[in-house]
Amino acid sequence: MEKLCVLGTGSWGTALALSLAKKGYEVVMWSRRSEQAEKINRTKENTEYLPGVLFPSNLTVTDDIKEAVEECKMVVMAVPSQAVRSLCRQIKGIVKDDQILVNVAKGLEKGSGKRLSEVCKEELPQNVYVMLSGPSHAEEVARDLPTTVVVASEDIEKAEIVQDYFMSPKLRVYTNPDLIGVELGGALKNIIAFGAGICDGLGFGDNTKAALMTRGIAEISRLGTAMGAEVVTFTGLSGIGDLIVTCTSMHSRNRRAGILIGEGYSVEETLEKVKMVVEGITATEVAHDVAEKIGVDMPITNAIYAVLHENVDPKDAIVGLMMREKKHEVEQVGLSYKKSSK
Ligand SMILES: NC(=O)C1=CN([C@@H]2O[C@H](COP(=O)(O)OP(=O)(O)OC[C@H]3O[C@@H](n4cnc5c(N)ncnc54)[C@H](OP(=O)(O)O)[C@@H]3O)[C@@H](O)[C@H]2O)C=CC1
Ligand SMILES: O=C(CO)COP(=O)(O)O
Repeated sequence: MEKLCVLGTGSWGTALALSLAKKGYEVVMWSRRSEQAEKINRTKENTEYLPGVLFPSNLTVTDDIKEAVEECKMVVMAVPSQAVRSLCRQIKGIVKDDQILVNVAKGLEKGSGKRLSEVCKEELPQNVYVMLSGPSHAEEVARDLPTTVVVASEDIEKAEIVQDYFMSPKLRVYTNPDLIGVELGGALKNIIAFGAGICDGLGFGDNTKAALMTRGIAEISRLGTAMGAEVVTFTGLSGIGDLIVTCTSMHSRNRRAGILIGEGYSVEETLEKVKMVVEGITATEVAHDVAEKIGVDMPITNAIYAVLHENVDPKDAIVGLMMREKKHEVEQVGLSYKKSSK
């Protein structure tokens, strides 16, 4: 039985490890907490992050990262974005050059604004990097509800190897060579989902959410293409697909966090209640700074930034968005229409 490993025992790492184990691989997960590793092995369940799903015998947890990583062709990294660099440093000297790194975290590095592929390349330059993304809540994948994801890499042959590992009748996996687009779609949709939650918490309706999602993908595409992504990627699973699932599902931690903010809870109270990682909060900060630096207009991101960091009331932020200077819906169409009507 071929061995694979998943580093991180949160909800997504657990769901992916379960998927791989159901295909018959020997899967070893790594937990940074020995008491958690012991508890999961004993109870055969991750009660903390994904209760109600029992582990098969070929899925085990260790607190020894070397034991997890050695002899695996594919190393899946399933920790929050801000922990990816430290995890790479932890496996430096353990991971071999021919092991494929698969990152599933959706975010950008705080401070540097770097994509996680850039972070991994800096820390582990010899290893091929693959990003797995798309509309996929752990709670549904763990219960075998039909799901589609996308794996992206500059090395498409390695992406195809990862596709084969994960592909199953319940998890359909596509490949995409546009690594930048797939990474940015996943990181930036969390901001919009957080905003969608705020609108729900304020009691706004479906019209508001549809507006936020549509104008959200417009600004994701604007920043994404300025950062080197292909625009078509944002129409795919890792773009609009993930935006839809995150903005509309109660499984989404970003949306749930936004709802609490809209209801008047502070950021600290919100994080305390949600318990798991809320990537959209950090992503707002990073995207706001990157967009400002490269001169891209991100009105929704800036409005959420103002709520989080400038003490702006969410209701006032919405008024601010609605009352912006009038404009054409599609920038390029607007320009050609103006030219031809002169
Ligand atoms: N949940 C989902 O449905 C999906 C999540 N993702 C993405 O996957 C990433 C991980 O999310 P998810 O599993 O849900 O997060 P969770 O909050 O459920 O779990 C995070 C896991 O990472 C561990 N961890 C946190 N910090 C560190 C660190 N510094 N070093 C080592 N391990 C650490 C945690 O350990 P401990 O318990 O000890 O804190 C925990 O095992 C996120 O970027 C998320 O956006 C992507 C698609 C779906
Ligand atoms: O990325 C996800 C689903 O595709 C998970 O979103 P949340 O982090 O908001 O739960």
